[in-house]
Amino acid sequence: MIYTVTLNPSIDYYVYVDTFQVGGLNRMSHDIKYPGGKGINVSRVLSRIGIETKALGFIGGFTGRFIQEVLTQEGIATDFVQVDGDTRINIKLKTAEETEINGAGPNISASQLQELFGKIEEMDNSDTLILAGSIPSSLDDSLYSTMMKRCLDKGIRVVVDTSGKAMLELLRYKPFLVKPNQHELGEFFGVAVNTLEEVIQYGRKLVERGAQHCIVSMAGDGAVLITADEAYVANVPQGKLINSVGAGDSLVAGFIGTFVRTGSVQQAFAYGVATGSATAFSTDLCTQERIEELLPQIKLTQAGERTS
Ligand SMILES: Nc1ncnc2c1ncn2[C@@H]1O[C@H](COP(=O)(O)OP(=O)(O)OP(=O)(O)O)[C@@H](O)[C@H]1O
Ligand SMILES: O=P(O)(O)OC[C@@]1(O)O[C@H](CO)[C@@H](O)[C@@H]1O
Repeated sequence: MIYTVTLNPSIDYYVYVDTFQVGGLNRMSHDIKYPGGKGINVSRVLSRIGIETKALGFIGGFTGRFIQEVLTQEGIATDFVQVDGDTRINIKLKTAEETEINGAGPNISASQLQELFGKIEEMDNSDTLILAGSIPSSLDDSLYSTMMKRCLDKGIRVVVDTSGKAMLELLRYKPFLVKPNQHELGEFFGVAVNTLEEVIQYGRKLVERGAQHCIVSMAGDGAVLITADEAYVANVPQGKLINSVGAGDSLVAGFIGTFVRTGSVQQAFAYGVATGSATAFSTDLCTQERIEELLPQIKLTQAGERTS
């Protein structure tokens, strides 16, 4: 089973305003609400490509009920821990540019956290656990480390997608996959990563520190896969960018879902990139049909041999 953990889910509230004026009264042309949070997005895409998944994490209040309701309608298994406050609402403001305002999220108590740990205790080495998204401020920054240590001991395959310097600390627990975008990769090391050579150079550092696979996503410029022995660069297909929110999560879902199905890292990478782009070219997350339409356009190129 592929489990996702979303510590701080959200309703993603898409607000479309034709001409946005700061300080003025703006009227929406239309609005849409989707269940959000990185792990939940991964589960929604896994389910769309026919891979069994269960979404874990914390939800609460009327917003939490909305998320539960949509996931149930979509046939996605869930086992959320209920919290007292309302799950956050993240605003995705669509004007000429895309602006995001993410909420802080409700408090999580020690006993609610223990309840989540109890669910991880029931997993075994046939399972994959995807830890994706920010850690809410009421929880310790080292929470993913604690979870990953337990997973390493139990032989659970872990994928981790989070930002911030704490990420480097997680690598010692040998995650199966890490997926920073180009900007986040630079942030880990306090540098700007601009060129493909720099992406490969810094991506390799994540692998040297313990990641088994590292995918660096570069939005419309494609993605790079780095393993201990190889590096591959993928292009992106032709299409019109509609919504980049969740594109990275879709890449993760496409990669891990295909790896579990085929055992091929290269096939998984190509499918992952097609999945990310299929979401970037859609209003909501992608469909399997759209992914498979785009897949033939993805070409992998092996990057140069290691020089050091
Ligand atoms: N403009 C685009 N055109 C084509 N494909 C895109 C575009 N933007 C994103 N993608 C696809 O989605 C993948 C992930 O995108 P990106 O690098 O923006 O991830 P991210 O920053 O983690 O996204 P998010 O946090 O919004 O989910 C890319 O590797 C690519 O396959
Ligand atoms: O605040 P976090 O946890 O870093 O990110 C949350 C979020 O922006 O990420 C997803 C897209 O990747 C959205 O569904 C959601 O609103």
